[in-house]
Amino acid sequence: MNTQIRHIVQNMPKAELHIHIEGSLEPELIFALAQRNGVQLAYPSVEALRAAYAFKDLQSFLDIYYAGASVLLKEQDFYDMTAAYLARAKADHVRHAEIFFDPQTHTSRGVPMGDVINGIHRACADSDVSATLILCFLRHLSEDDALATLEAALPYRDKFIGVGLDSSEVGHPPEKFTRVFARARELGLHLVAHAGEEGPPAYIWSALDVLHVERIDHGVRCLEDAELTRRLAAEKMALTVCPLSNIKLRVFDDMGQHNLLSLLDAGIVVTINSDDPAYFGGYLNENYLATFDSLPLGLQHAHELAKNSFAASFLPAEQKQKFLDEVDAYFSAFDVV
Ligand code: HPA
Ligand SMILES: [Zn+2]
Repeated sequence: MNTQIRHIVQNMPKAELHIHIEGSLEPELIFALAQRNGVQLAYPSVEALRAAYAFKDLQSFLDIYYAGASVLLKEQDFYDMTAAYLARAKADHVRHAEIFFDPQTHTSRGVPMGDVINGIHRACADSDVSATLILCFLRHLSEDDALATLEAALPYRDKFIGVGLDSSEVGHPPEKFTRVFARARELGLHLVAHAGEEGPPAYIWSALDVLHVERIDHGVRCLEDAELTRRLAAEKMALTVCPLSNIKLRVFDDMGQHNLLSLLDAGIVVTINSDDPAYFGGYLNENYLATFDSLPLGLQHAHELAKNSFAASFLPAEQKQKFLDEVDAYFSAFDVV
């Protein structure tokens, strides 16, 4: 990639739509919080913990990710984690972030729901990056657990804008969560779900037709199904693609094999995101740069990806348009339409 494109991609205004806040917990902060809270970790040092970040699939990552999250106990811990992410995102010219959080990971350890949501939300309110929250259900747990979690979060309904579905995908299809997504829909919440990361295209179909989601998280396996691919493009159903995550979790062998350009060529609204940046080797700009380094992407693609990131957001129309105009103004200096 030439240095001009590199500079343009780094500095362009962008949104991040797929970031698990617990996946932004850096080893240094994990150790600091462990010490502050008197939590014993299974690793003797930051280096030993980081050395364990060699994953063979989604589950091998999730095991370490949940262990890392065990140091989060107090409202201030959630604040500190979120503030650190937003400061890092700002450096990557992120203007807006829609942040996932996994309350069941914390409430199951006895952390009050209010401490989780208030801590994360207070950091968002204090940041000059626009940020909203999406509550994710852990799909390896039961639907009843998800329903109870949603009810427990209702006193804080004004502090999150949607619900999502994450954790171990294969064996836990979207339709397992039909009732809880119907309830969230009644409550006027936005709906998203991880589908087609490790799971088959059938999971993307059921996320659309049974859960009625408005975006698909990952979704990269859609290309195995031509009818599904055409549908996603026709409906402008955005995919929140996470390139470095896909390489670290071996969804693709290397970045040169990633299907992101094929997805764009198929007319799909693709966005680039970091997923779990502390675990996968890079925040948002590193995801863009790794992708642009390995695939034949140019300025037009950079412009399209920046626009997609805001277009696919759940921002109110006026705010969305303001950011889209900012993207166009930025690119107008480079002769790209
Ligand atoms: O990429 C992911 N997939 C599923 N669950 C997750 N939880 C954090 N990151 C992920
Ligand atoms: Zn994810």
